[in-house]
Amino acid sequence: MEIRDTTDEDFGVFVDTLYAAFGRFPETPAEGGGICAAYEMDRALLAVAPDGRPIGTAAAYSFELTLPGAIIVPAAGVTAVGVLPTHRRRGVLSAMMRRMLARLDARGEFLSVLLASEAVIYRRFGYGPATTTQRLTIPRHRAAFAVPRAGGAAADGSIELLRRAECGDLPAEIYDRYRRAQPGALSRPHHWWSRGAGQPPVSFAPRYLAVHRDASGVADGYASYLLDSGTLTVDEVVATDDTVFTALARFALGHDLATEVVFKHWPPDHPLRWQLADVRAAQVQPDPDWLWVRLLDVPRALTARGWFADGELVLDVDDPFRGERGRYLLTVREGKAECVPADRAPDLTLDVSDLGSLYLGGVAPSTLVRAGHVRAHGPDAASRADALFRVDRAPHCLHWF
Ligand SMILES: CC(=O)SCCNC(=O)CCNC(=O)[C@H](O)C(C)(C)COP(=O)(O)OP(=O)(O)OC[C@H]1O[C@@H](n2cnc3c(N)ncnc32)[C@H](O)[C@@H]1OP(=O)(O)O
Repeated sequence: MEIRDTTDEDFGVFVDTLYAAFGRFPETPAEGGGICAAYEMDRALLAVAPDGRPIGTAAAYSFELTLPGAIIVPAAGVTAVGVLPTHRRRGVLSAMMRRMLARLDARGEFLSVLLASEAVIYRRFGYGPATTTQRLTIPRHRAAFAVPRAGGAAADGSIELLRRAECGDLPAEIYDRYRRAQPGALSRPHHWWSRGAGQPPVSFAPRYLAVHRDASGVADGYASYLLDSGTLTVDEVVATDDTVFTALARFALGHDLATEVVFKHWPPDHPLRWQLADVRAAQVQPDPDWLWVRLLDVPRALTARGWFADGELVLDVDDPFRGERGRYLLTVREGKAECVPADRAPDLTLDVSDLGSLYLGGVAPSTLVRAGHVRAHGPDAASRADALFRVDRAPHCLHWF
């Protein structure tokens, strides 16, 4: 078997092989069907059998990821992974991942992300689940808002109703402002929107967009939705300001003819449950993993992130897939981290995939210690690690790829 880089000429065979791995046809109508239009064929791989037939695919997108502290860094989004059902469990994916990580190293990338089709595949390659999301279902007759006991501010402004097809660059611009402030969020490059590559509202699937404008008329949030058989499904609410977010949620929950409103992607730390008069009104369906993170260069990744408490920790990081092990002294002073090789006794011993889970602040180190995955040396090591890794805002990723 050979793993080779692809060019634009391979697009057809790449897509055919990938769809065969998923047991589908490119023609199958699917709301996310246009995703192929965003492939970067100079970053993709094909696995080829000795007889020349393609048997596996993998690709990477050039994203930006927002880190804690609203710091924006490049991140390679690994995607389009598939091996033909006739050639599975013979190491084809392992060989492609080895090549993919070497390609990312060669480009100087220090972070990779992905969304996993199955949760048991990617930890062995050093990825850890780093963000969660949730689906909320709220019967409209139970959606009354409580009177805010401390007053609470409401958004000034108005809501305009547009169709996806007539929005122009508006959703892309609003999304871009939002993702720059939201840890865990990915960029949506312009060609994703222009080619409809992704799920609604990025795709061209018919949708209404409730666009919020502030008092001076500047668009500062949207909710993308469709009402079908009494269910109003909201693909996403995007806003940088909490009051705008609430105004858009109220708009959806107040829609006549909807018996229930489904918010497909609700940030787990959002206060909506507290805003409703009936705290039991929302049925919550958690999605335990969304974005998976892999650190390719531990010191670069740890120094890139924003930090919110001073302290120091010695981390012993095992990267079995790459046969590497490193011990690092992480020192944070006034929000800036230094990370250098160390020979002191470690505070934590952990797998690089667990460091990926901790990186955006979506889980506390002590939780992984209690789970038996991270080893804390000394009685206060876990609580010192919790204090150091703590973030000001829970990570959340809306983007599907
Ligand atoms: C980011 C994305 O694109 S997510 C999309 C992933 N693709 C899919 O889900 C499409 C359908 N599935 C497939 O195409 C294949 O089963 C793949 C790509 C998931 C795995 O490809 P394979 O070539 O079979 O993987 P490979 O043989 O390298 O397996 C490596 C190890 O992972 C394990 N593994 C791989 N896939 C799975 C799985 N789905 N479930 C459980 N274990 C798995 C193997 O058992 C093996 O373990 P071992 O090292 O202990 O023996």
